[in-house]
Amino acid sequence: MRVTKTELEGCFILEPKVFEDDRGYFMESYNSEMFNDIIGRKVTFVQDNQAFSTIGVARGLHYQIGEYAQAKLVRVIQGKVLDVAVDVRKDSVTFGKHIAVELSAENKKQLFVPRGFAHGYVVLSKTAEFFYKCDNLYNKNAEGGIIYNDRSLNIDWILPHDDLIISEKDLVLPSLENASL
Ligand SMILES: Cc1cn([C@H]2C[C@H](O)[C@@H](COP(=O)(O)OP(=O)(O)O[C@H]3O[C@H](C)C(=O)[C@H](O)[C@H]3O)O2)c(=O)[nH]c1=O
Repeated sequence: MRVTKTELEGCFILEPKVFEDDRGYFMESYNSEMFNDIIGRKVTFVQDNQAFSTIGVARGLHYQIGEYAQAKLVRVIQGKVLDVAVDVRKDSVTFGKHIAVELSAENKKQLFVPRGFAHGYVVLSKTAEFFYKCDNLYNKNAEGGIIYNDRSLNIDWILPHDDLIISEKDLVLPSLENASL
């Protein structure tokens, strides 16, 4: 497993060891002992999510508030996305900063997004299957979000703005300044 620390405390890029042979490949996409060693604490994932999207779909930026906050281990099973994690931990020295990383079936990269981050992604391939583990259950009443084109975040979503496909719900999300964190 190759581990890359990012400039956002607790947010890591993981690249599992891939065993290739003439049949194809095998990898352990998640191993709790190895993962907890990397993160430096016990993380218990309780919910797996999977989403299919077509090119240009941008989901996010989402988080769950307070005790319902979710850490996420995200990866792409088919296609390619630009994945974005924004530090919205009020006491963080990198508050409002983000990282953006290309996750794809090809590069098999994973991103660990800690609790206290807003998360989103845009699909860069014709289609993409997005899979992620969460360490807290979904709670509709605890959903929070930040508008994808918040000027203070200045996220480059790669695709032209007019090519983005965004849900009605996400189009009315608040700016970071006005978000309930
Ligand atoms: C997230 C979630 C949603 N739902 C239901 C609620 C809606 O009826 C439907 C679609 O939900 P939504 O439009 O919020 O799905 P996304 O836009 O992909 O939301 C996700 O987008 C970004 C990228 C994230 O990181 C979050 O995990 C999550 O907010 O699934 C559930 O039943 N359970 C869940 O855990």
